[in-house]
Amino acid sequence: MAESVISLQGVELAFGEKKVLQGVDLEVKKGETMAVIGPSGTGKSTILKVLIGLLEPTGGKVCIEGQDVSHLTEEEWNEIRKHIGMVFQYSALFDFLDVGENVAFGLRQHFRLQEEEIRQKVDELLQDVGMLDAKGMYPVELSGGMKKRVSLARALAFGPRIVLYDEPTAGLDPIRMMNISRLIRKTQRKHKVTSILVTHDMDSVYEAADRVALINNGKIVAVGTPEEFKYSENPLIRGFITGEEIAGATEAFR
Ligand SMILES: Nc1ncnc2c1ncn2[C@@H]1O[C@H](COP(=O)(O)OP(=O)(O)OP(=O)(O)O)[C@@H](O)[C@H]1O
Repeated sequence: MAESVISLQGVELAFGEKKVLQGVDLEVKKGETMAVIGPSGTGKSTILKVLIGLLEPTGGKVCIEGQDVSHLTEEEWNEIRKHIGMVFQYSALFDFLDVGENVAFGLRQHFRLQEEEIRQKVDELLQDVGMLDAKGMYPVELSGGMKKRVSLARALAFGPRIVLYDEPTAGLDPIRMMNISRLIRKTQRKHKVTSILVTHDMDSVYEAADRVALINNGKIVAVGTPEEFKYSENPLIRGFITGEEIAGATEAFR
């Protein structure tokens, strides 16, 4: 079996009295895209924050590429983060930089490259996400889908081995949603990255994910392939993906 690149074992996280993660177990294999779905407020984004060292677990163990990262210093995290690209829900581009400079930013931070090398690399990344024509535009001039494409190019600029997506299709129309989902799949194949895709969008799960985990009340309650989820009779899974009132599920999701 392929090795786990991301491993969470019994991970707990509390904000004061509020226990958000209550023993999360999740293994993501090398080169795999794992979708994490579940009702709002159940801890999906919190898992991503733990995986980039923005939040420290209050219990359990988190490993990235075999290294225990549960309690690292900021300096140690800075090393780990060099291998992790993050695509945020709200794209988080710098408004004062044009598209090309937004993508170049990460390159300038991580590598000592000649300007010509930066230009070539930026062009290649923008070409990959279909945004080369928009290189000189500013974020304010871009649609939501375009911003997410640029955000992905920027996340890939320093050659991450892991990419974390936090609701990358939120707020887009169905066509743009599908385009971003395809781009996530293309990124996985071309760059051989291991990914976690936090989403509410089942079409994106079917298009881009190899496996999917359902979180509820701070715990992973089911893991399977998108196909298995699609045809599952598990009331928790069906209740979530169809939105139907299914006995046992509605109560559980309350
Ligand atoms: N810094 C914080 N301080 C206190 N509570 C927090 C903090 N960050 C998140 N929470 C709480 O933790 C819970 C989980 O939040 P999280 O953002 O992980 O949920 P989510 O599953 O990603 O939700 P959504 O699907 O709506 O984005 C929520 O109830 C939220 O209010």
